[in-house]
Amino acid sequence: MQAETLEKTRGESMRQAVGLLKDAAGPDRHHLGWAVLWLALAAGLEVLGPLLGKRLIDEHLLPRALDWTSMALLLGGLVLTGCAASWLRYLQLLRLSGLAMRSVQRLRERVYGHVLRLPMAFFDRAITGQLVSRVTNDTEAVKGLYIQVLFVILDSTIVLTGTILAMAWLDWRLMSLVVALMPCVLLIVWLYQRLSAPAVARARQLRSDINAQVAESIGGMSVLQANNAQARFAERFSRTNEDQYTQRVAEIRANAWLLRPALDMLNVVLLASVIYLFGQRADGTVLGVAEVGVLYAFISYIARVIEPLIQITMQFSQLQQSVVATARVAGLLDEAGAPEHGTANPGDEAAANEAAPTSGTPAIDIRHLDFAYIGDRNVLHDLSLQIPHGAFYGIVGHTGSGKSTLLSLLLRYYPAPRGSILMNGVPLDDIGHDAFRSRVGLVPQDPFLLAASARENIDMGRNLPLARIERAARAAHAHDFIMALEDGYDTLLGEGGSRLSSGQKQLIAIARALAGEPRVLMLDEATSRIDSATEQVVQEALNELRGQVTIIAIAHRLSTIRDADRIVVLNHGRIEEAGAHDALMRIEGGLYQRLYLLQQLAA
Ligand SMILES: Nc1ncnc2c1ncn2[C@@H]1O[C@H](COP(=O)(O)OP(=O)(O)OP(=O)(O)O)[C@@H](O)[C@H]1O
Repeated sequence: MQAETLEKTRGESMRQAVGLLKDAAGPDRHHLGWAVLWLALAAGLEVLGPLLGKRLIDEHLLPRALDWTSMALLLGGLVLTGCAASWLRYLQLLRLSGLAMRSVQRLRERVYGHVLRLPMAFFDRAITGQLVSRVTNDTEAVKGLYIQVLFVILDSTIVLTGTILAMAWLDWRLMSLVVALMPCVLLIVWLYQRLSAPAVARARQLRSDINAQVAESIGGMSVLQANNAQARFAERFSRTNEDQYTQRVAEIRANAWLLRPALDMLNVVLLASVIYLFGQRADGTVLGVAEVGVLYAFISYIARVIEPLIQITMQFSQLQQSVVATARVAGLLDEAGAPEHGTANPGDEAAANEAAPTSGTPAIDIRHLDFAYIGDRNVLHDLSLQIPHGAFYGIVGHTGSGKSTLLSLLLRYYPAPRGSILMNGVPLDDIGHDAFRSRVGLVPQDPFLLAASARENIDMGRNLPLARIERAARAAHAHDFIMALEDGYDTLLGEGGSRLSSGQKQLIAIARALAGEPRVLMLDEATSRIDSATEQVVQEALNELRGQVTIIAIAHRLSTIRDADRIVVLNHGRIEEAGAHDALMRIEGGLYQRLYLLQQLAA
């Protein structure tokens, strides 16, 4: 039963891989036909060569029938078939490589594009290293499927069949001897794979461990150095590295001790057997009159039998690995993308203006919102809240009270129950993607800066005019420090904005959000990493936006939202208190009062 399931999975993977290959080949598919044709012709010519040699020896050299014209023709034919076969192989490789590379390029773009559209819930369980590997290494496996696997198998099969047919035509008894010894080649290669497979698999695993360790230590370098953990990390790395070396050596040993010597030995046995039988035949005792040309042709053919057999057998394990990698890519492509929004009536006039402010309706209307990440374990319970246009709302609460979850739902990172959140009276689900993203801006806790210029970091690929970028930077109080940089807006900020202070990074992130001219601005603990002076700058920036932009700010530092029109206090996913700072401070023993006093004490 289990084996049956396994077979089904393998069959399924194979179907997925072939489907993906066909899609990836796309408009270049006709090159595949040409490549197969060149390949078949080249293999045919390679089989023809020894036959011409045989005629030259048997009909001219041995009987000393020196007919120079036909000898020159045969010799020329021999050289020409060799050259033509090489030329055709070159053409075939060129077409095939081009096709394979373009397929990888197309597939990689498709996979990356798909990853960009996946819902945030997917990234909760995704492992970054694995995802990177899907987009880079696994897509590369498609190339392997074309070049290393499918064509090597096809090539070897054509050469092998042609060679056996030619041998049968020349002398079926000698051919039978060669064919009888062929299973030995399969046995040797099979044994080699059995012996080397564990080492190959382990070496692969260790290589990805090495990648993961390097990525982890570079990502956490500051923590690593602060804890003086360099020696421990170096030691762990060298252990993994040493293990990988040992496994690679085991694999090479299996090749050097078993595969090559055994195959060479078999080659010698085959040659000796053919020569022995041939010798008998030369005596006239077994096979009658000898033809030295047949011996020449057979010796040429023996190499052409063994090599394709090795290739075919070896490629099968490669095929399996490539199919598995391709199936992993297909699996990723099967992940459902983020839900389409607002596509019900694409031509609808209202859809174009969806979420545009209308007097009377709140900017954000949350109605009896319940939400659970997993099953029925709600993290938000019956939350109702109306936020008017242009208001500044603060959201506070203990760790784990549900602040970020609420923000994620408002940002549509996770789907809220239909109708539980409305923006300007329109359910969130009905607002088209572009309209929604252009109306909502986010300043995250981690500003996430690109290794690019200040301008590019604010623009974020939207091709905004410089005037708008500058306006946003001024509104975010970032303009002055940007201008003080050596190249102003064109100054490169370094990886992750390493040239800027935490506060400056945060101001760039605010400028980025404002450059989109949002109607709703959400801040997710945007002041948690900055000093009080920068916090004041942020506060000033927010105050200047009041009335024009609806602001929803999550803040652990209560001073950031002290001046908010209304502060919503969450407790275990419920609204515990709501009101302006002064009103909340008047609630004796209230949650906000306690939080605020605690922070005052700590300051
Ligand atoms: N992606 C997720 N998958 C499952 N559970 C989650 C996920 N994110 C948050 N939770 C759970 O939801 C609850 C609310 O978490 P949330 O991050 O919204 O709290 P928070 O108030 O923003 O906390 P903090 O102030 O520490 O950021 C927590 O119990 C948390 O464990």
